[in-house]
Amino acid sequence: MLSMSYCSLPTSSHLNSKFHTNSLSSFSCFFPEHLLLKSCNQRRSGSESYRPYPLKCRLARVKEAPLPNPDKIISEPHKYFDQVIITVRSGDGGHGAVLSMPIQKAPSKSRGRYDKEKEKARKKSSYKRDFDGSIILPMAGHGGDVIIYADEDKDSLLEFHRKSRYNAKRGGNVDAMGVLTSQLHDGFVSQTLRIPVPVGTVVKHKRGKFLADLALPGDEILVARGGQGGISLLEMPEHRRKKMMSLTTNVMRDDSDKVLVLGQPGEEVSLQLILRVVADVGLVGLPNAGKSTLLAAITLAKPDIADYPFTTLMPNLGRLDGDPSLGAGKYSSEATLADLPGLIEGAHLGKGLGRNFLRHLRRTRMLVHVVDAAAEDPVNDYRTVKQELRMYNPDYLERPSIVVLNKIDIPEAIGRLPSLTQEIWKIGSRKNTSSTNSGNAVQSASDDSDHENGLSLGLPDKDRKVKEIEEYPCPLAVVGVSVL
Ligand SMILES: Nc1nc2c(ncn2[C@@H]2O[C@H](COP(=O)(O)OP(=O)(O)OP(=O)(O)O)[C@@H](O)[C@H]2O)c(=O)[nH]1
Repeated sequence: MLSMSYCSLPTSSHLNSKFHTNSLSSFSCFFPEHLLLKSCNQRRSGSESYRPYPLKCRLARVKEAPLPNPDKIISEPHKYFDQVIITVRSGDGGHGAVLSMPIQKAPSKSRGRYDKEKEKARKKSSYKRDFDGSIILPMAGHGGDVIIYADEDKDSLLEFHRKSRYNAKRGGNVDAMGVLTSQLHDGFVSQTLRIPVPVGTVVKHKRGKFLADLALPGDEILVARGGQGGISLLEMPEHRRKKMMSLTTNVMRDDSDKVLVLGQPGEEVSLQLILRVVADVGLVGLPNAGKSTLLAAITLAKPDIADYPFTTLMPNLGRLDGDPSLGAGKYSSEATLADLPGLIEGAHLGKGLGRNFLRHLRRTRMLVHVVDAAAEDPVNDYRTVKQELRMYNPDYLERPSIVVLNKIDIPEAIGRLPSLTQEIWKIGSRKNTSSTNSGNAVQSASDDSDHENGLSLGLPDKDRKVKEIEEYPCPLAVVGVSVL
């Protein structure tokens, strides 16, 4: 590609710095004279005439962007909706107050003794008192705690990418003008900040310490405790202090006691939220295989469906209510299905959208492989997905599975359905097919990181790959369907 620059009469050094390679040519251009004068900063009077001006420009080869290497594993530039770091801060405690006793007015001479004593008794009793008669001084409010809880209405962590900082409010101060009155109230206790997250969210400290797995609706964890509010103290002249201390313990002895009046600061923590969907069944397959369409057809879920790969960027969940007419034991009446974003070869290494979503299979008890029966090589597609699962976590292949050969309404697919079924049926061992690991599904899947490195080292050749996959249980069923 060739490019030329001539707008601001740059010097040759400027041009050299702008372009990447050696010069090829120079040009003569025509400019109105006043433009030349301006550009050369020479002011001359005279009529506006045109004359040729030799303008040295360089044509240069602009560096072209390197061609993408299809074999290179691309790092994941996405902001995943299922993993996020947030910072939360609980509220500081409010401040108490240093109070002094009200100045006693001199008794008016006109009042009788009875009135004075009555007034004194009223004042004395109007302060809040403890059971032992000591005066209770107002407390400042506690700062707001921060709690993270699992909410069924939430289905992604997307909003935390938009807002990643959450602060609870500070506790209220004791609202006082410095004098003890009967009207004083405690500072308000700040409300707990409750942050809803999808069911299935794992909460960890940013540095890695596991805090909670919010696997059930309503599960919650206190992640930051609000600061304690300060207390109030009575300030007394030294000669009256002793007498007053018999009435209340909250008498300020010296200046260092003022620290007690100040509220405690709240805590600030950085947390990692990781969403692992809670689903009984995971729909897996290559992009565009029809997973979302299948989910939409059998449940009330409304996933995005489009004729291009990676329409699904976030696992979609659907609830299968079952068919009670089939009788107990034949068909579980309740199951949650998760449609995972399409896997591609290299997904376990981070290619496509893969690895981050593979973790969503951790909690599933069964896998449904959705295979596009009209694709060029559906059997190979099925193997590719199995291989990716094996590389990420071989336990996934131990789980019971069903293969759905989709799109059999397409003529090429319906013709080869019997042979495809046979071929897929052959992949996998018949031993222990029914002895499902479903109960171990959650426990057996060790930490994601266990499978990110070691297992993927030294990619096996194709033969070995096939052999290894065949050692795992074969599918419980292979069915041909047309979701449309
Ligand atoms: N002819 C036919 N087309 C289908 C069938 N099922 C799905 N499709 C089409 O296949 C395309 C891809 O379907 P999706 O459900 O988005 O595929 P997906 O596997 O969820 O794709 P990703 O989101 O990339 O993982 C859509 O255009 C669907 O209309 C089917 O049974 N027959």
